[in-house]
Amino acid sequence: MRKIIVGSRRSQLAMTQTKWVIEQLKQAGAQNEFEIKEIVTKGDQIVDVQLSKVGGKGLFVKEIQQQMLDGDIDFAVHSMKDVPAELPEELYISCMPKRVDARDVLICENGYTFETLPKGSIVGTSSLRRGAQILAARPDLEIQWIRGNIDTRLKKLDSENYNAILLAKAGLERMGWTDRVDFEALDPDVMVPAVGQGVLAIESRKDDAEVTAVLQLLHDDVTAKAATAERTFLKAIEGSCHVPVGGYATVEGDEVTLTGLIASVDGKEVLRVTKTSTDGVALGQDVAEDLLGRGGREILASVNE
Ligand SMILES: NCc1[nH]cc(CCC(=O)O)c1CC(=O)O
Repeated sequence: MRKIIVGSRRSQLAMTQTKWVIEQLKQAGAQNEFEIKEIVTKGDQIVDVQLSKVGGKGLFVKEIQQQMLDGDIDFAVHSMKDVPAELPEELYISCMPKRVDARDVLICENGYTFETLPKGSIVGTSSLRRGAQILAARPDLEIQWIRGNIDTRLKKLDSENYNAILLAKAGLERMGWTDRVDFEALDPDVMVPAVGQGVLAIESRKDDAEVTAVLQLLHDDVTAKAATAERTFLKAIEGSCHVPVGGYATVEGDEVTLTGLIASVDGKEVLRVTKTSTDGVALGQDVAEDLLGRGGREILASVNE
């Protein structure tokens, strides 16, 4: 039985996710031996700069993809949110396990909530999407950039002058920290999640039939349907992390409902569209075109200047 080499970033979240996937594969009946190979990516080495200014999402993924192309690793577990729209020709997302909660959470000091946070409170986030939507709902708050992994951000809430921070619930859940902090999950109507948030994307080589078969044990079609609609939307608006963009799809029966959002960085302009279709790809394109036609193109152009 072949030993499968799994590439993982060294961050606590990445390692936890990778170990979780291996455990789930074993429980689902995979007989293979698995070995984790740690990879330090450029994105992990940069800690003090706003991520969107230094190359964005691709930073976490490129070196891992190269090792996969070279045959040094067989698959890798990514947060779907960090996976760029285009993958190398030889690779694909062969497995998406069942999605966890896609919502963003607000963690406030002193028992405050999103409603009761005093005027002028400082909210830490490194996401333009989160910042814009917070300002749209609460223009009296102040956004300050915060970087570092989840643990670092939680510590900064205590040690620095942030009054609240925003995180993905999925990250907290996967780390097993939902009991450690008081958080408030924000309704997707108030805070449209990032495309792919809460979804794990397992990437592998297209020509590796054995690994593909093993990974199928963990694949969830409903998750894939939602993620496909969201990612089609993102690709169609050519969204990057330089612009506040959100996309969130839910699936009921064979119908997918997708909400897309484009906003200005200051939250003064927020465009949001929700549509339903049985064809997730057509839906992603439709929502994107609709938003672009209704002023989204102008917002993107002004943000990209
Ligand atoms: N931006 C970093 C990142 N990438 C994936 C997650 C965890 C959530 C997920 O899997 O979608 C996080 C942390 C966060 O945004 O709070």
